[in-house]
Amino acid sequence: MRTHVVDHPLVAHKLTVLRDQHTDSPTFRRLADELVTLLAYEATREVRVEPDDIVTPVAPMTGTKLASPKPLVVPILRAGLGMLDGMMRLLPTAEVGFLGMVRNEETLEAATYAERLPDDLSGRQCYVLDPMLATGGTLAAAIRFLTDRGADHITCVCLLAAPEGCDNLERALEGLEVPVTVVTAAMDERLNEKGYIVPGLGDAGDRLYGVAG
Ligand SMILES: O=P(O)(O)OC[C@H]1O[C@H](OP(=O)(O)OP(=O)(O)O)[C@H](O)[C@@H]1O
Ligand SMILES: O=c1cc[nH]c(=O)[nH]1
Ligand SMILES: [Mg+2]
Repeated sequence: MRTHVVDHPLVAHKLTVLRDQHTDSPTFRRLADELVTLLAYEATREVRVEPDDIVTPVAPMTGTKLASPKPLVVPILRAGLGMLDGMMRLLPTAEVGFLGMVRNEETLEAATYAERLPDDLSGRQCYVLDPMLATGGTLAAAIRFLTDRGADHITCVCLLAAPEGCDNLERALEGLEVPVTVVTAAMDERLNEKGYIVPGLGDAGDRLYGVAG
């Protein structure tokens, strides 16, 4: 597994405002959207392309276009939904699949409550959107879902990651042949006793959409 922390002053600035406890939901949603578009630029560095013969007003040339099959973008509900528009801005022709996952806040185990993905993902590049890589349990389960169906290239786009979660994820993926990259805006210090990222930003889903029951 490769981890890429995007080091850019605009990312750092927007992330700081996002983290602030006084930032309200509308501002949080807008900043998450803007941050994802910046991260998406880095995350799509290895998107598959093929040659494209075109004619400009001056001369013929061979350019570049996205290869088929198109990439699949997979937001992890709920909080990953707040990253979808920002990602699709850079990959407007991508397809979208959905995974609904929730972490049990007592055991910290991830459970899947919804799934709407193509049955066959053979040869597909997948971009998984989840703002928080905390213990790594949610992303590990999501990646297994996709690779079990044939996905052969996975990039996870996160706003924040914890070192413990990255280690856990790396262990969970041992033996997997498929390349996995995590692109994140920051690697935070640690997890607290409740499995929250420190300093983090709190519960991403609640800050985007309100407190879940
Ligand atoms: O790395 P982990 O320890 O598995 O935790 C990370 C997960 O926790 C949060 O989701 P949550 O379960 O709060 O669901 P929500 O998006 O509906 O709020 C977050 O959005 C991640 O999906
Ligand atoms: O810090 C955390 C950890 C898990 N899920 C969140 O939303 N925030
Ligand atoms: Mg939540």
